[in-house]
Order: sequence, then structure tokens, then C-alpha cells
Amino acid sequence: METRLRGVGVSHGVAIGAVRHMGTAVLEPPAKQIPEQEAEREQARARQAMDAVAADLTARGHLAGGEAQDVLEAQSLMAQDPELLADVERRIAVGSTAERAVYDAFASYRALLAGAGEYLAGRVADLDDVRNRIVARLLGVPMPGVPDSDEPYVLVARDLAPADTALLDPALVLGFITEEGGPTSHSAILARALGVPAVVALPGATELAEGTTVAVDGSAGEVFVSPGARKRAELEALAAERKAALAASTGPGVTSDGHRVPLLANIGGPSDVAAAVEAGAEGVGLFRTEFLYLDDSERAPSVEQQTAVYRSVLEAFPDRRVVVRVLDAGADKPLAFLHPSDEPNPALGVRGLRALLDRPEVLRDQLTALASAAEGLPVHLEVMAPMVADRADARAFAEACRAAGLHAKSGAMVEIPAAALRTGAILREVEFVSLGTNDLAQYTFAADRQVGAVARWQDPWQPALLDLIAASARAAAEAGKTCGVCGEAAADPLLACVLTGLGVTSLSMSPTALPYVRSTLAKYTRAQCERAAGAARAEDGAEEARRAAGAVLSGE
Ligand SMILES: C=C(OP(=O)(O)O)C(=O)O
Ligand SMILES: [Mg+2]
Repeated sequence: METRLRGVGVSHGVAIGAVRHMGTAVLEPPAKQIPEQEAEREQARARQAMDAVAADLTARGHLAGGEAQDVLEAQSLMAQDPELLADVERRIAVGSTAERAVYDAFASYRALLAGAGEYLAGRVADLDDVRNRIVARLLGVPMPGVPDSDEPYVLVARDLAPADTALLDPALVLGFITEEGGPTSHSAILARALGVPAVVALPGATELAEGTTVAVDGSAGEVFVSPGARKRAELEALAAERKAALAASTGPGVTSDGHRVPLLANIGGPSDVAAAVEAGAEGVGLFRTEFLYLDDSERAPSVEQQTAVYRSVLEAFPDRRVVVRVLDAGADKPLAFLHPSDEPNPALGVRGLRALLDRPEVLRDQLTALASAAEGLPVHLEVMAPMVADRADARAFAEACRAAGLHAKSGAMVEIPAAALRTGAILREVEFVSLGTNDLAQYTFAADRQVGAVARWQDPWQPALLDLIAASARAAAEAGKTCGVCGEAAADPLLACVLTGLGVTSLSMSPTALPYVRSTLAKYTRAQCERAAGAARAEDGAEEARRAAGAVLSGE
């Protein structure tokens, strides 16, 4: 019987195929005592296994290349971590077997990581994968991982580890379904990079029977189990229609009546540039620079290092707009050198611009690097600050930009409700605003981005969020300045139309979402987008708002 399951769609498209489960995690090795004289041999076994897994991960990285290689190399470093190895050896010295010592040592490191904010918590799946590989090796059982299959399949997993996703063959993997994970998980990022449909956070996903046919709608976040002939035909037609529309979708973002809405890319570094250019991004709407700083949490990269990285991105977009966000450390992206002390509630603490204003030399170095990176290039560089709360914040940032001799527009992210309500005041100090709807939702609904139990309020269709976006866009229009959206909301094609109707002037998203947004926007007039926005705001819930906007646009 056909059943419909609902999760979170994180990569567009439709995939229909048989379920194949990811090789599951290794069983917990029994807690056995070994005699003292065996300790040395066990320690050597553990070291060998850790080295072999590290070498294997590095080799997989070379094979995969690109963004996946960075992730796999980071995992390889985990397998060689001297502190972890010392802990493993200590445990063996007091009677543990090698596999049990690895299991326990990783468990205590895991607990540390899981409690350390979203960015590090996101690395827990990577760490678990490294542990599983080492334990499997020690036990002499097959490595957990991607199923062997010659037939295309829909991959189902609790969460996907980068070591496996990096090697997935897009010709065989029709789509992903995971039980855990969110829009920022590796599963989501890699599914988008591979261009396969994916639904994450699907309750009960791991209980789907092996071989069952499922239809994954990565745009709607739905999975149909044993879809009937009618549903299959409907989804296949939808997929074909989307594919044709996408193939025909090139050029700039524009409504059917010619209202321009530049479509820009969100990038995390130079390795994302190629995908952005290929997808026809009209520039970059959000360059998240914190990835540069996460390699070494003890110190900031030098001005020269930063300059080289920024320049390589700026060079790729001649005569285009590139909006660089200065370091957004804290909360989900903790950095030891900026956050020496613990905060009870880091999302409400010294995060983003607040941390930079406390350490002006870090901000100055970044702005100096940006100024020299842009020198002599024909690019339209714009620089914005994360977590601007009020006019004083905006002024401090604009002054720092001027002091660094930066010839670029300065801007503020609007991701705190206060900033959305008082965008007019902020725009007296800076030249543009960009709405970060991920954090704006978090702070509007007092709903932590990292907590699955409050995911309902992270839905960007929430009318209260739309109200704040409307207020901010209106203030920007009155000031004659631009107001883009660079949060995940912009990647939802229907919502992109609503945002346009609310007066947003550009949309920035992960490159793979660009063709979907471009082709949807091209179907409707600006007036239709405005009516859809009005209909959505007239509702009191996210689902109702989505439905109301959809009804207006489909002419129901
Ligand atoms: C774009 C945003 O920033 P980040 O997701 O990096 O916090 C946002 O908050 O919407
Ligand atoms: Mg943010």
C-alpha cells in the first residue's frame, strides 16, 4: 500500500528506485579483559589499524578530489589524532582489547564534540565513521559503507558519512534518504553537490525494508513508499517537466514580466566557485569566510593567506557582485582563539560581529586582506557583517571598513529580529542589507537551529518570518538600497517567488538550487509574486502559508 512520509527536502528532484541500506555501524565490541602481557601487542594492533584507516581515507580523498577530499583528509587526521591514540593505548594498558579501547576512546571524544556547538557537532558523524572503520578493521569484518550494487538504488541511512558519500556513483545512487541530519549536514551538502534528490530527517527511514520501491521528492521533502502507478506517473511527469524547464533555464533571474532579481551563489571557499559559475550564478551573495578560520582554531590565518584565497574567488567573477561576509564565529562555529571562555548560551552570546568588535585586530586583518585581494580587479566587492543588532553595530562595522581603506560597499546581515524591525536605522550607516533567514528564524521563534525537536519553527514559510522580511525589504526600498536574502529560504523556488513579492532584491543560494529558482521565477509576474506573498502572510501557519502561495501561483 502506498504511504507518504515527510522529512526535510534538501536537494531537488525526483528519484524512484529500490531501497538499499548503508552498511550499518559496527556492533559494540564486548568489554573483555586482556592479560597484562598482551597489552603491547594489542597497542600495536590498534596503532596499525588507525594508520591503515587514515591511509585509506587519504587515498579515497585523492580519488574523490574537490570538497570531498578536504572532508576525507580531515577524517584521516582524526584517525591519526595523537591524543586519541594516547587514550586508546592508556585503555589497553589497563586491560582493554584494542577494539574496545578504540570504541571507548572515540566515545569520550564524541561526547566532547557533540556538546561543542553546531559546526563541531556536525563532525560527529565523521568521527563515528572513522571509529567504525577502525573497529571493523580490528574485528576483521567488512567496512561499513555504500552497498555494492550494479543496479541503481535509493540509498537509505541513519546519516551519511563523507567517506562514503564522496565515493558514491551518481549513476547508481538515484537519491538519498536519511533519518537524521538537517539542511547543513554532510548528507545534504553532498547530495546537492552530486545533484541527486535527497530527503533528510525522515522519521523511521532506517526501518524501510531493503528492496522496497520508494519515490523521493527532494523538492517537497516527501517519500512515497511503494508508490502506485498513478503516483509514479505523476512524479515522473513532474520530474520530466522540471528537467525540461531547467534545461531551458539560463540567463539572469527575472520574472515573466521582466522584473530583475539577480540570482547569486552561496559559497564557502574557492572550491565552490566552479559549481557557482557552471550553474550560471550572477555573482556571489554570501561567501562564508569562517571555513578559512576553522582549519586552525588557535589563530587567524595571516593577511597574506587570506588575500590569496579571497583573490582566487574574486577573480572568478569579473564585473560581478561578490558579497563577502566577515568571520561569523561563535555559537555553531566556535573558534578557540576568539572564545576563550564558556558561554551558557552561545547563540545569544559574543557571536559574529560582537566577537570581531571585541578583537578589532582580527576584523582589521580580514578587511585589509579583502582590500588588497580586490586591488586592480574589475569585481564589485561588497562586504557585510554577521549578527548586526542595531545602528551602533552597523556604524562600528562601516567605520572599520573605512579605516581599513576598503573600497567596497559595506552591508549588514539582518538575522536578528531587532535588525529587521529597524532596517531603516541600520541603512543610515551601511549601503545594503542581506537577510539571513536561518538565524532570523532561530531568533524570531526562540528555536535553536541545532535542535530537531523545534524544527517546526525553523520553517522559513512561518508568516512571522515573512512579516519581518517584508518590514526589512520595505525599509530598504524606502532608503533606495538593496535587500537580498542569503538564507536557505532563497533556495525554495516557491518561496523565492514570495520573497520577490515581498520586495527582496536578490536571492542567494547553493549553486545547485539556482536553475530551479530561475525557472520558477520566470513563470510568474511580479504582481503574481506580490499576491502570493500577501496570501502567505494572511495565514497563521507555515504549511497554510505555503499552500496559499502555491494556490495563488497555480491560479487555483
Ligand atoms: C545565511 C545565514 O548565515 P549562516 O547560515 O551562515 O548562519 C543565515 O543565518 O541565514
Ligand atoms: Mg546566520
